[in-house]
Amino acid sequence: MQTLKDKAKVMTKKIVLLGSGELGKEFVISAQRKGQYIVACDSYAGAPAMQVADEYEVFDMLDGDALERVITKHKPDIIVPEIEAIRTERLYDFEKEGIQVVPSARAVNFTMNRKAIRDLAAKELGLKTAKYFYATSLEELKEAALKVGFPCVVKPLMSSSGKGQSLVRSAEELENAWEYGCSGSRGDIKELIIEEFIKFDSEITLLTVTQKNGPTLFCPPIGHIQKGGDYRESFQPAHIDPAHLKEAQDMADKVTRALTGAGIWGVEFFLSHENGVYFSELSPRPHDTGMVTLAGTQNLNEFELHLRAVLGLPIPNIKLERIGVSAVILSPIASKETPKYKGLEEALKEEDTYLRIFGKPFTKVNRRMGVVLCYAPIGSDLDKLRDKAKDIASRVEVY
Ligand SMILES: Nc1ncnc2c1ncn2[C@@H]1O[C@H](COP(=O)(O)OP(=O)(O)OP(=O)(O)O)[C@@H](O)[C@H]1O
Ligand SMILES: NCC(=O)N[C@@H]1O[C@H](COP(=O)([O-])[O-])[C@@H](O)[C@H]1O
Ligand SMILES: [Mg+2]
Repeated sequence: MQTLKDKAKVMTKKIVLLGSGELGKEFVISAQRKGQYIVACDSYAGAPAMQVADEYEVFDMLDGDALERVITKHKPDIIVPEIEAIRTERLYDFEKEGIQVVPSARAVNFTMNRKAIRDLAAKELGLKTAKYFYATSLEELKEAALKVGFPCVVKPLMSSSGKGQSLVRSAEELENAWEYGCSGSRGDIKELIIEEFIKFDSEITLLTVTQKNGPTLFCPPIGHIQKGGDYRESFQPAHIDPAHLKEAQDMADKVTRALTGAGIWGVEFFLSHENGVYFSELSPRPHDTGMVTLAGTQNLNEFELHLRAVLGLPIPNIKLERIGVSAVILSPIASKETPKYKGLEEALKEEDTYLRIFGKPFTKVNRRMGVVLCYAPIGSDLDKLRDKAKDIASRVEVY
Protein backbone atom coordinates (compact mmCIF):
# COMPACT_ATOMS: atom_id res chain seq x y z
CA MET A 1 0.00 0.00 0.00
CA GLN A 2 1.16 3.51 -0.75
CA THR A 3 2.02 5.39 2.44
CA LEU A 4 1.63 9.11 2.90
CA LYS A 5 5.43 9.48 2.69
CA ASP A 6 5.44 7.67 -0.70
CA LYS A 7 2.71 9.99 -1.87
CA ALA A 8 4.73 13.03 -0.84
CA LYS A 9 7.64 11.74 -2.95
CA VAL A 10 5.72 11.03 -6.13
CA MET A 11 3.13 13.73 -6.07
CA THR A 12 3.71 16.84 -8.05
CA LYS A 13 3.38 19.49 -5.33
CA LYS A 14 3.43 19.73 -1.56
CA ILE A 15 1.07 22.44 -0.34
CA VAL A 16 0.96 24.01 3.12
CA LEU A 17 -2.51 25.43 3.73
CA LEU A 18 -2.57 28.25 6.28
CA GLY A 19 -6.09 28.19 7.69
CA SER A 20 -8.30 25.10 7.65
CA GLY A 21 -11.92 26.21 7.66
CA GLU A 22 -14.76 25.34 5.31
CA LEU A 23 -13.14 27.09 2.34
CA GLY A 24 -9.87 25.27 2.91
CA LYS A 25 -11.69 21.96 3.17
CA GLU A 26 -13.20 22.31 -0.29
CA PHE A 27 -9.86 23.46 -1.67
CA VAL A 28 -8.12 20.41 -0.19
CA ILE A 29 -10.74 18.11 -1.71
CA SER A 30 -10.09 19.67 -5.13
CA ALA A 31 -6.33 19.32 -4.60
CA GLN A 32 -6.62 15.70 -3.49
CA ARG A 33 -8.56 14.98 -6.66
CA LYS A 34 -5.51 16.19 -8.58
CA GLY A 35 -3.17 14.07 -6.45
CA GLN A 36 -1.52 16.86 -4.48
CA TYR A 37 -0.06 16.50 -0.96
CA ILE A 38 -1.54 18.82 1.65
CA VAL A 39 -0.48 19.88 5.12
CA ALA A 40 -3.43 21.71 6.69
CA CYS A 41 -2.69 24.24 9.46
CA ASP A 42 -4.84 26.12 11.94
CA SER A 43 -4.90 27.18 15.57
CA TYR A 44 -7.08 24.26 16.69
CA ALA A 45 -7.13 20.51 16.08
CA GLY A 46 -9.88 18.88 14.04
CA ALA A 47 -10.44 21.92 11.81
CA PRO A 48 -12.48 21.13 8.66
CA ALA A 49 -9.62 21.04 6.15
CA MET A 50 -7.47 18.89 8.47
CA GLN A 51 -10.11 16.17 8.17
CA VAL A 52 -9.31 15.68 4.48
CA ALA A 53 -5.60 16.61 4.36
CA ASP A 54 -2.55 14.31 4.38
CA GLU A 55 -1.02 15.90 7.47
CA TYR A 56 -1.89 18.71 9.83
CA GLU A 57 -0.18 21.18 12.16
CA VAL A 58 -1.77 23.07 15.04
CA PHE A 59 -0.09 26.37 15.93
CA ASP A 60 -0.65 30.12 16.08
CA MET A 61 -0.04 31.35 12.53
CA LEU A 62 0.40 34.91 13.82
CA ASP A 63 3.57 33.66 15.52
CA GLY A 64 6.26 34.20 12.87
CA ASP A 65 8.76 31.81 14.46
CA ALA A 66 6.20 29.03 14.76
CA LEU A 67 5.26 29.63 11.12
CA GLU A 68 8.89 29.40 10.07
CA ARG A 69 9.33 26.14 12.01
CA VAL A 70 6.41 24.55 10.15
CA ILE A 71 7.66 25.76 6.76
CA THR A 72 11.20 24.53 7.50
CA LYS A 73 9.84 21.17 8.65
CA HIS A 74 7.63 20.53 5.62
CA LYS A 75 9.56 22.35 2.88
CA PRO A 76 6.46 22.92 0.73
CA ASP A 77 6.46 23.91 -2.93
CA ILE A 78 3.41 26.12 -2.36
CA ILE A 79 1.91 28.05 0.56
CA VAL A 80 -1.83 28.70 0.27
CA PRO A 81 -3.19 31.17 2.85
CA GLU A 82 -6.84 30.52 3.72
CA ILE A 83 -7.40 33.11 6.47
CA GLU A 84 -6.04 36.57 7.22
CA ALA A 85 -4.67 35.88 10.71
CA ILE A 86 -1.15 35.02 9.54
CA ARG A 87 2.23 36.70 10.19
CA THR A 88 2.20 37.69 6.54
CA GLU A 89 5.48 39.68 6.63
CA ARG A 90 7.29 36.31 6.81
CA LEU A 91 5.72 35.22 3.54
CA TYR A 92 8.07 37.58 1.66
CA ASP A 93 11.06 35.57 3.00
CA PHE A 94 9.52 32.25 1.98
CA GLU A 95 8.79 33.63 -1.46
CA LYS A 96 12.41 34.79 -1.80
CA GLU A 97 13.53 31.27 -0.94
CA GLY A 98 11.60 30.02 -3.97
CA ILE A 99 8.34 28.85 -2.39
CA GLN A 100 5.24 29.88 -4.35
CA VAL A 101 3.02 31.99 -2.09
CA VAL A 102 -0.58 32.18 -3.32
CA PRO A 103 -1.38 34.41 -5.01
CA SER A 104 1.74 36.34 -3.87
CA ALA A 105 3.28 37.48 -0.58
CA ARG A 106 2.44 41.05 -1.56
CA ALA A 107 -1.25 40.27 -2.11
CA VAL A 108 -1.61 38.41 1.17
CA ASN A 109 0.30 41.03 3.13
CA PHE A 110 -1.65 43.97 1.69
CA THR A 111 -5.09 42.44 2.11
CA MET A 112 -4.68 41.39 5.76
CA ASN A 113 -4.73 45.07 6.72
CA ARG A 114 -7.59 47.28 5.55
CA LYS A 115 -5.28 50.30 5.55
CA ALA A 116 -2.81 48.87 3.04
CA ILE A 117 -5.42 47.63 0.58
CA ARG A 118 -7.72 50.65 0.89
CA ASP A 119 -4.90 53.16 0.32
CA LEU A 120 -3.62 51.14 -2.64
CA ALA A 121 -7.10 50.95 -4.21
CA ALA A 122 -8.27 54.49 -3.52
CA LYS A 123 -5.07 56.56 -3.56
CA GLU A 124 -2.71 54.70 -5.90
CA LEU A 125 -5.15 53.08 -8.32
CA GLY A 126 -7.88 55.72 -8.09
CA LEU A 127 -10.76 53.25 -7.58
CA LYS A 128 -13.99 54.70 -6.22
CA THR A 129 -14.50 53.72 -2.55
CA ALA A 130 -16.52 54.99 0.39
CA LYS A 131 -14.96 58.08 1.95
CA TYR A 132 -12.75 56.88 4.82
CA PHE A 133 -10.40 57.91 7.64
CA TYR A 134 -8.30 56.08 10.21
CA ALA A 135 -8.43 56.61 13.96
CA THR A 136 -5.94 55.61 16.66
CA SER A 137 -8.02 57.03 19.53
CA LEU A 138 -11.62 57.79 20.41
CA GLU A 139 -10.88 61.49 19.87
CA GLU A 140 -9.65 60.83 16.33
CA LEU A 141 -12.70 58.69 15.70
CA LYS A 142 -14.97 61.54 16.79
CA GLU A 143 -13.15 64.00 14.53
CA ALA A 144 -13.37 61.64 11.56
CA ALA A 145 -17.07 61.01 12.19
CA LEU A 146 -17.72 64.71 11.74
CA LYS A 147 -16.16 64.45 8.28
CA VAL A 148 -17.90 61.26 7.05
CA GLY A 149 -21.23 61.98 8.78
CA PHE A 150 -23.84 59.55 10.18
CA PRO A 151 -24.58 56.79 9.76
CA CYS A 152 -21.05 55.48 9.27
CA VAL A 153 -19.29 52.13 9.54
CA VAL A 154 -16.44 51.48 11.99
CA LYS A 155 -14.16 48.43 11.60
CA PRO A 156 -10.85 47.21 13.02
CA LEU A 157 -7.97 47.46 10.55
CA MET A 158 -7.42 43.77 11.00
CA SER A 159 -10.48 41.57 11.21
CA SER A 160 -12.75 39.54 8.96
CA SER A 161 -16.31 38.21 8.81
CA GLY A 162 -17.57 41.43 10.42
CA LYS A 163 -15.67 40.95 13.70
CA GLY A 164 -15.52 44.26 15.62
CA GLN A 165 -17.57 46.03 12.93
CA SER A 166 -20.43 48.37 13.79
CA LEU A 167 -22.87 50.69 12.11
CA VAL A 168 -22.81 53.99 14.00
CA ARG A 169 -25.96 56.10 13.82
CA SER A 170 -25.05 59.00 16.09
CA ALA A 171 -22.14 60.55 18.03
CA GLU A 172 -23.35 58.89 21.25
CA GLU A 173 -22.60 55.47 19.74
CA LEU A 174 -18.97 56.24 18.91
CA GLU A 175 -17.53 55.22 22.25
CA ASN A 176 -19.12 51.77 22.02
CA ALA A 177 -17.94 51.44 18.43
CA TRP A 178 -14.39 52.31 19.52
CA GLU A 179 -14.42 49.69 22.30
CA TYR A 180 -16.09 47.07 20.14
CA GLY A 181 -13.69 47.73 17.25
CA CYS A 182 -10.61 47.45 19.47
CA SER A 183 -11.87 44.26 21.10
CA GLY A 184 -12.64 42.69 17.70
CA SER A 185 -9.22 43.55 16.30
CA ARG A 186 -6.78 40.77 15.51
CA GLY A 187 -3.33 41.18 17.00
CA ASP A 188 -2.41 44.20 19.06
CA ILE A 189 -3.16 47.04 16.61
CA LYS A 190 -5.31 49.80 18.15
CA GLU A 191 -6.41 51.52 14.98
CA LEU A 192 -9.79 51.54 13.27
CA ILE A 193 -11.14 52.58 9.89
CA ILE A 194 -14.26 54.72 9.76
CA GLU A 195 -16.16 54.73 6.47
CA GLU A 196 -18.98 56.69 4.95
CA PHE A 197 -22.09 54.47 4.91
CA ILE A 198 -22.89 53.59 1.29
CA LYS A 199 -26.61 53.26 0.67
CA PHE A 200 -26.13 50.59 -1.95
CA ASP A 201 -28.93 48.87 -3.86
CA SER A 202 -27.00 45.61 -3.95
CA GLU A 203 -23.57 44.19 -3.33
CA ILE A 204 -21.65 41.59 -5.25
CA THR A 205 -18.57 39.44 -5.13
CA LEU A 206 -16.80 39.24 -8.44
CA LEU A 207 -14.72 36.07 -8.41
CA THR A 208 -11.67 36.91 -10.47
CA VAL A 209 -9.06 34.40 -11.61
CA THR A 210 -5.52 35.50 -12.40
CA GLN A 211 -3.37 32.96 -14.19
CA LYS A 212 0.32 32.24 -14.67
CA ASN A 213 -0.10 31.70 -18.38
CA GLY A 214 -3.41 33.10 -19.43
CA PRO A 215 -5.77 36.03 -19.27
CA THR A 216 -7.65 37.22 -16.19
CA LEU A 217 -11.07 35.53 -16.05
CA PHE A 218 -14.27 36.60 -14.33
CA CYS A 219 -17.06 34.45 -12.92
CA PRO A 220 -20.69 35.54 -13.27
CA PRO A 221 -21.33 38.02 -10.42
CA ILE A 222 -22.51 36.70 -7.06
CA GLY A 223 -25.06 38.70 -5.09
CA HIS A 224 -25.11 38.43 -1.31
CA ILE A 225 -26.82 39.54 1.86
CA GLN A 226 -24.80 40.36 4.97
CA LYS A 227 -25.88 40.75 8.57
CA GLY A 228 -23.57 42.26 11.17
CA GLY A 229 -20.81 42.19 8.55
CA ASP A 230 -21.10 38.44 7.96
CA TYR A 231 -22.65 36.71 4.99
CA ARG A 232 -26.05 35.03 5.33
CA GLU A 233 -26.99 34.12 1.76
CA SER A 234 -25.49 34.37 -1.70
CA PHE A 235 -26.90 33.85 -5.17
CA GLN A 236 -25.53 33.55 -8.69
CA PRO A 237 -25.88 35.15 -11.12
CA ALA A 238 -26.70 38.53 -9.59
CA HIS A 239 -28.63 40.68 -12.05
CA ILE A 240 -26.72 43.88 -12.53
CA ASP A 241 -26.43 46.58 -15.15
CA PRO A 242 -23.92 45.37 -17.80
CA ALA A 243 -22.14 48.75 -17.65
CA HIS A 244 -21.70 48.32 -13.88
CA LEU A 245 -20.39 44.81 -14.39
CA LYS A 246 -17.84 46.05 -16.89
CA GLU A 247 -16.76 48.76 -14.45
CA ALA A 248 -16.39 46.21 -11.64
CA GLN A 249 -14.37 43.91 -13.91
CA ASP A 250 -12.03 46.74 -14.86
CA MET A 251 -11.48 47.60 -11.19
CA ALA A 252 -10.93 43.93 -10.28
CA ASP A 253 -8.41 43.63 -13.10
CA LYS A 254 -6.55 46.74 -11.92
CA VAL A 255 -6.34 45.79 -8.27
CA THR A 256 -5.39 42.13 -8.81
CA ARG A 257 -2.74 43.19 -11.32
CA ALA A 258 -1.28 45.62 -8.76
CA LEU A 259 -1.19 42.92 -6.08
CA THR A 260 0.30 40.29 -8.45
CA GLY A 261 0.13 36.50 -8.52
CA ALA A 262 -2.07 33.63 -9.67
CA GLY A 263 -5.21 32.34 -7.96
CA ILE A 264 -8.84 33.19 -7.38
CA TRP A 265 -9.83 36.45 -5.68
CA GLY A 266 -13.14 37.53 -4.17
CA VAL A 267 -13.48 41.17 -5.14
CA GLU A 268 -16.32 42.93 -3.32
CA PHE A 269 -18.34 45.84 -4.70
CA PHE A 270 -21.31 47.97 -3.66
CA LEU A 271 -23.70 48.94 -6.47
CA SER A 272 -25.91 51.98 -6.44
CA HIS A 273 -28.29 53.00 -9.26
CA GLU A 274 -27.61 56.59 -8.39
CA ASN A 275 -23.88 56.59 -7.68
CA GLY A 276 -22.51 53.62 -9.61
CA VAL A 277 -19.92 51.08 -8.48
CA TYR A 278 -17.81 51.28 -5.32
CA PHE A 279 -14.85 49.02 -4.65
CA SER A 280 -15.16 47.66 -1.09
CA GLU A 281 -12.40 45.13 -0.41
CA LEU A 282 -10.98 41.87 -1.70
CA SER A 283 -9.70 38.53 -0.50
CA PRO A 284 -6.87 36.84 -2.40
CA ARG A 285 -8.48 33.41 -2.00
CA PRO A 286 -11.83 31.66 -2.44
CA HIS A 287 -14.65 33.72 -0.95
CA ASP A 288 -17.32 32.59 1.50
CA THR A 289 -20.12 33.92 -0.73
CA GLY A 290 -18.52 31.91 -3.56
CA MET A 291 -19.61 28.68 -1.85
CA VAL A 292 -22.68 29.09 -4.04
CA THR A 293 -20.54 27.67 -6.87
CA LEU A 294 -20.71 24.33 -4.99
CA ALA A 295 -24.33 24.22 -6.19
CA GLY A 296 -22.95 23.55 -9.66
CA THR A 297 -23.69 27.04 -10.93
CA GLN A 298 -20.46 27.02 -12.91
CA ASN A 299 -18.66 24.31 -14.89
CA LEU A 300 -15.73 24.77 -12.45
CA ASN A 301 -16.39 25.80 -8.84
CA GLU A 302 -14.27 28.45 -7.10
CA PHE A 303 -12.06 25.87 -5.37
CA GLU A 304 -11.27 24.01 -8.58
CA LEU A 305 -10.52 27.35 -10.24
CA HIS A 306 -8.20 28.35 -7.41
CA LEU A 307 -6.35 25.05 -7.61
CA ARG A 308 -5.94 25.21 -11.37
CA ALA A 309 -4.69 28.80 -11.22
CA VAL A 310 -2.27 27.92 -8.41
CA LEU A 311 -0.84 24.91 -10.24
CA GLY A 312 -0.82 26.68 -13.60
CA LEU A 313 -3.28 24.16 -15.08
CA PRO A 314 -5.51 25.14 -18.01
CA ILE A 315 -8.89 26.80 -17.47
CA PRO A 316 -10.49 26.55 -20.92
CA ASN A 317 -13.61 28.51 -19.93
CA ILE A 318 -15.88 29.55 -17.07
CA LYS A 319 -19.49 28.94 -17.90
CA LEU A 320 -22.77 29.47 -16.04
CA GLU A 321 -24.49 26.06 -15.99
CA ARG A 322 -27.53 26.87 -13.81
CA ILE A 323 -28.63 29.35 -11.19
CA GLY A 324 -27.91 28.71 -7.53
CA VAL A 325 -28.15 30.04 -4.01
CA SER A 326 -26.45 29.36 -0.69
CA ALA A 327 -27.89 29.95 2.79
CA VAL A 328 -25.79 29.58 5.92
CA ILE A 329 -26.45 27.38 8.94
CA LEU A 330 -25.33 29.18 12.10
CA SER A 331 -24.90 27.86 15.62
CA PRO A 332 -27.25 29.44 18.16
CA ILE A 333 -25.06 28.13 21.02
CA ALA A 334 -21.47 28.24 22.27
CA SER A 335 -20.08 24.90 23.38
CA LYS A 336 -16.77 23.04 23.51
CA GLU A 337 -18.63 19.80 22.79
CA THR A 338 -18.83 18.37 19.29
CA PRO A 339 -22.10 19.74 17.91
CA LYS A 340 -25.02 17.64 16.74
CA TYR A 341 -27.44 18.46 13.94
CA LYS A 342 -31.20 18.00 13.68
CA GLY A 343 -33.25 18.19 10.50
CA LEU A 344 -30.68 16.84 8.01
CA GLU A 345 -33.02 14.15 6.77
CA GLU A 346 -35.85 16.60 6.23
CA ALA A 347 -33.55 18.99 4.39
CA LEU A 348 -32.31 16.28 2.08
CA LYS A 349 -35.87 15.38 1.06
CA GLU A 350 -35.86 18.60 -0.95
CA GLU A 351 -35.12 18.33 -4.65
CA ASP A 352 -32.13 20.02 -6.24
CA THR A 353 -30.56 20.68 -2.88
CA TYR A 354 -27.17 19.92 -1.36
CA LEU A 355 -26.10 20.32 2.21
CA ARG A 356 -22.59 20.79 3.58
CA ILE A 357 -21.86 20.40 7.28
CA PHE A 358 -18.33 21.66 7.76
CA GLY A 359 -17.50 19.43 10.74
CA LYS A 360 -16.24 22.18 13.04
CA PRO A 361 -15.46 20.48 16.35
CA PHE A 362 -16.94 23.15 18.64
CA THR A 363 -19.46 25.97 18.41
CA LYS A 364 -19.64 29.70 19.11
CA VAL A 365 -22.77 31.83 18.90
CA ASN A 366 -23.40 32.58 15.22
CA ARG A 367 -20.46 30.46 14.07
CA ARG A 368 -21.06 29.23 10.51
CA MET A 369 -21.40 25.45 10.74
CA GLY A 370 -22.81 24.52 7.36
CA VAL A 371 -24.48 25.71 4.23
CA VAL A 372 -27.55 24.78 2.18
CA LEU A 373 -27.16 24.93 -1.61
CA CYS A 374 -30.10 24.94 -4.03
CA TYR A 375 -30.03 25.09 -7.80
CA ALA A 376 -32.42 25.42 -10.74
CA PRO A 377 -32.18 25.77 -14.53
CA ILE A 378 -31.09 29.10 -15.99
CA GLY A 379 -34.15 31.36 -16.32
CA SER A 380 -35.84 30.09 -13.13
CA ASP A 381 -37.07 32.42 -10.40
CA LEU A 382 -34.00 33.34 -8.31
CA ASP A 383 -36.00 34.96 -5.51
CA LYS A 384 -38.07 31.81 -5.06
CA LEU A 385 -34.89 29.75 -4.90
CA ARG A 386 -33.45 32.10 -2.26
CA ASP A 387 -36.56 31.64 -0.11
CA LYS A 388 -36.31 27.87 -0.52
CA ALA A 389 -32.66 27.72 0.62
CA LYS A 390 -33.26 30.05 3.58
CA ASP A 391 -36.27 28.02 4.65
CA ILE A 392 -34.33 24.75 4.52
CA ALA A 393 -31.35 26.25 6.38
CA SER A 394 -33.64 27.59 9.11
CA ARG A 395 -34.94 24.07 9.71
CA VAL A 396 -31.48 22.59 10.31
CA GLU A 397 -30.71 22.88 13.99
CA VAL A 398 -27.28 22.91 15.62
CA TYR A 399 -27.36 21.78 19.26
N1 LIG B 1 -18.99 51.59 4.01
C1 LIG B 1 -19.99 50.71 4.05
N2 LIG B 1 -21.24 51.10 3.70
C2 LIG B 1 -22.27 50.21 3.75
N3 LIG B 1 -22.15 48.94 4.12
C3 LIG B 1 -20.93 48.48 4.45
C4 LIG B 1 -19.78 49.35 4.44
N4 LIG B 1 -18.71 48.63 4.81
C5 LIG B 1 -19.16 47.37 5.07
N5 LIG B 1 -20.48 47.27 4.86
C6 LIG B 1 -21.32 46.06 5.00
O1 LIG B 1 -20.65 45.15 5.86
C7 LIG B 1 -20.23 43.97 5.14
C8 LIG B 1 -18.89 43.48 5.66
O2 LIG B 1 -17.91 44.48 5.47
P1 LIG B 1 -16.43 44.08 5.03
O3 LIG B 1 -16.48 43.22 3.83
O4 LIG B 1 -15.63 45.32 4.95
O5 LIG B 1 -16.01 43.25 6.33
P2 LIG B 1 -15.14 41.95 6.54
O6 LIG B 1 -15.10 41.79 8.02
O7 LIG B 1 -13.87 42.12 5.83
O8 LIG B 1 -15.98 40.81 5.90
P3 LIG B 1 -15.45 39.46 5.17
O9 LIG B 1 -14.13 39.12 5.76
O10 LIG B 1 -16.52 38.45 5.54
O11 LIG B 1 -15.44 39.78 3.71
C9 LIG B 1 -20.21 44.40 3.69
O12 LIG B 1 -20.33 43.29 2.82
C10 LIG B 1 -21.42 45.34 3.66
O13 LIG B 1 -22.63 44.62 3.63
N1 LIG C 1 -15.11 35.60 5.61
C1 LIG C 1 -14.00 34.75 5.71
C2 LIG C 1 -14.44 33.28 5.82
O1 LIG C 1 -15.59 32.95 5.65
N2 LIG C 1 -13.49 32.39 6.07
C3 LIG C 1 -13.74 31.00 6.29
O2 LIG C 1 -14.18 30.78 7.61
C4 LIG C 1 -13.20 30.02 8.32
C5 LIG C 1 -13.11 30.40 9.78
O3 LIG C 1 -14.29 30.00 10.38
P1 LIG C 1 -14.48 30.06 12.00
O4 LIG C 1 -14.37 31.51 12.37
O5 LIG C 1 -15.83 29.47 12.22
O6 LIG C 1 -13.36 29.24 12.61
C6 LIG C 1 -11.90 30.22 7.58
O7 LIG C 1 -10.95 29.23 7.85
C7 LIG C 1 -12.43 30.22 6.15
O8 LIG C 1 -12.68 28.92 5.69
MG1 LIG D 1 -16.12 41.54 2.99
